[in-house]
Amino acid sequence: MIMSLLQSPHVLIFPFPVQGHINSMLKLAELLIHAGLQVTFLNSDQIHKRLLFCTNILTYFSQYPGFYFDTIPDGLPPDHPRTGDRVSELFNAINAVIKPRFREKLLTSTCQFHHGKPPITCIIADGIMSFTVDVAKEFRIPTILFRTISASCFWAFFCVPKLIEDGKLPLNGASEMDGYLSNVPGLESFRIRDLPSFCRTKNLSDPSLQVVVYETQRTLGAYGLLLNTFEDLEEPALINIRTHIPNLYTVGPLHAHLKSRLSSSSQQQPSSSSSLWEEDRSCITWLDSQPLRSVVYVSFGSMTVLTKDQLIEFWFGLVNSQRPFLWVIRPNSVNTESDIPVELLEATKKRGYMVGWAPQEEVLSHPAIGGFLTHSGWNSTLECLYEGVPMICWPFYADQQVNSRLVGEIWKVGLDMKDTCDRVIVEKRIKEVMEVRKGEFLKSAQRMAKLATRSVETAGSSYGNLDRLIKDIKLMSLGNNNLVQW
Ligand SMILES: O=c1ccn([C@@H]2O[C@H](COP(=O)(O)OP(=O)(O)O[C@H]3O[C@H](CO)[C@@H](O)[C@H](O)[C@H]3O)[C@@H](O)[C@H]2O)c(=O)[nH]1
Ligand SMILES: C[C@H]1CC[C@@H]2C(C(=O)O)=CO[C@@H](O)[C@@H]21
Repeated sequence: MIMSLLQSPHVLIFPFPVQGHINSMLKLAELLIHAGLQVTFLNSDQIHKRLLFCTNILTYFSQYPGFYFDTIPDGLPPDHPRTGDRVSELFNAINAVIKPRFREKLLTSTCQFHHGKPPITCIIADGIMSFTVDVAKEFRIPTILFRTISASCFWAFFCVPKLIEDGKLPLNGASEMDGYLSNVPGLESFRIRDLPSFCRTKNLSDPSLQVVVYETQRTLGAYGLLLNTFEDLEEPALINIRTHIPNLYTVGPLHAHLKSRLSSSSQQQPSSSSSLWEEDRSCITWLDSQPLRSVVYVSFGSMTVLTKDQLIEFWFGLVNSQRPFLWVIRPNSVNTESDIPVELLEATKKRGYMVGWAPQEEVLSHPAIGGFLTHSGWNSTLECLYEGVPMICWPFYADQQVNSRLVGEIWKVGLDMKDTCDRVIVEKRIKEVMEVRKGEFLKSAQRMAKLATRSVETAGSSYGNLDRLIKDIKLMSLGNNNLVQW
């Protein structure tokens, strides 16, 4: 009643423009619109074009009055690969182009009913773009930062200044990689090797390290922090983060949370895909013909680039393991042309299936899947965990080195194969997960899956935290920003 006399809550959601960030932030957007808030989802031009080409996103979201897409240039040429090895170019473009454009955008979006939309009352921006907090403050709009990585990786970034102070970083030589971080609360079971890849530098002025550490510290200036995780999953990191950032919303796994809320409402339609590549659904038909829990699913996400040697080592390892496999090889994800040995091609015809991009959530929930050889991106980790499927982890970069340690050492739902993809080791690890230690991994994976499911059900922690987030956003629109200190 009071609300209708004042401003109706309208949230601007602004993801960093890459697949792994779009996916979780769009799930969050749908959860908020489903709860009756208005939402504008701000994409880069390039991402938006690709979504329009590969998905039915516009038709799907047209069911929600009050949901809007908006776009902004990211400053890179359309054919830039935006892969992990060139992420610093994306950081630079964001500073040079997105930041000033974002300010212009807010100038109009805060106006009363610009293009028929109500003014923005809250911003949920990607935690790697903390400039949004400063710009929004000029317009007196509270900003919640959503960091799309694990709480453990966020905490590791937060601890980098302490690691430098303690002389653990910079790394002096390879021999230090296996030293434990026993003095860092919350990271006692981690080695230097398990820190985010950006920490593997001898140069503390390395721009990528500087960006991630700076962005993490800047979270302190936001209204709150949102993480795609759940309380039972990363308790040690969450306890430590809360000592610095008390207003923390853990609302994940978001893909499962959305499923849970949609299925308990009248809406039965599954959510829209947000893939930036066309999903090849023929792999589901192929999976239908495979025995129960027999297939190794292989995907290295949207930003990994393999060398020819790595490709061949993985391929031999898979073929020699004698298991059926479904492998996503993203277009342009191998950085040289490769002559593939005939024996690999022959074996793949018999036991393998390859696609350029798969409907991954559906693949992971398929009964034929027995294990996931993954790069340990955070979305892939959560999606797999939720399905109770054991993992073999080969982290490529960024937060993935942390996530694979969680899988192998903390949750014990698979094996961490970081820093090697030698064919003999790949074969051995696959056999361990799919055969030798299958029962053990399956048991712990299914236990974690239950916890994940519980967290997004009515009485679960993530469910409760999302309700609190929605309540806080509604209070903001009443101009009550001081209710939570900001
Ligand atoms: O064939 C495929 C392969 C992947 N996916 C989806 O694409 C997403 C991939 O995300 P993620 O597993 O997180 O990996 P990246 O694409 O590499 O994501 C980036 O963003 C993540 C969130 O910040 C980080 O954890 C990663 O390290 C970073 O590389 C997931 O939702 C998958 O379901 C598909 O739909 N089809
Ligand atoms: C593009 C990558 C560099 C930093 C981002 C990130 C983060 O720390 O938020 C983790 O992995 C990648 O998704 C992002």
